[in-house]
Amino acid sequence: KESRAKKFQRQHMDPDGPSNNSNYCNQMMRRRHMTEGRCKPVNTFIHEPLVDVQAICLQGNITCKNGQPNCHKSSSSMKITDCRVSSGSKYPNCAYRTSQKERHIIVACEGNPYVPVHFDASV
Ligand SMILES: Nc1ncnc2c1ncn2[C@@H]1O[C@H](C(=O)NS(=O)(=O)C[C@H]2[C@@H](O)[C@H](n3ccc(=O)[nH]c3=O)O[C@@H]2CO)[C@@H](O)[C@H]1O
Repeated sequence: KESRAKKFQRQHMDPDGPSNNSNYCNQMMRRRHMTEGRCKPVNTFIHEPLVDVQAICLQGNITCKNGQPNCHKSSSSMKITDCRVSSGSKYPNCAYRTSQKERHIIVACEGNPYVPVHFDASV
């Protein structure tokens, strides 16, 4: 069974990216298994070293979208790519818009070791 930490990495980590091509999301959403059963509507990939993303959990606590107090915001902005289903997208041919950004990111952390398990938002 995939751990929540591993699931976060599968869904959100891509240190070697971003490739600035408009097909990045179409490829990566399939490759990371987020187009099975349905097209995941929104997904962000983070183009920073895993250790830097794990270090976000050491930042002060902030409230997550779901009201839990275990979210943390990155102290610096990070290179990310937002993938959002495009209007013409029809399962199983999931089609995405690829947007490269630099944003502070907010993740939820859990467990021992206390590591990212959920992507909450970018600001
Ligand atoms: N505080 C917590 N502490 C611990 N766990 C917590 C906590 N909160 C939720 N989980 C858990 O996480 C799991 C999960 O998949 N949550 S999810 O909201 O659907 C993820 C969103 C995100 O993947 C994506 N998104 C969204 C915006 C964006 O900019 N970029 C972007 O990628 O869209 C998804 C839907 O919004 C679920 O098991 C839930 O129980």
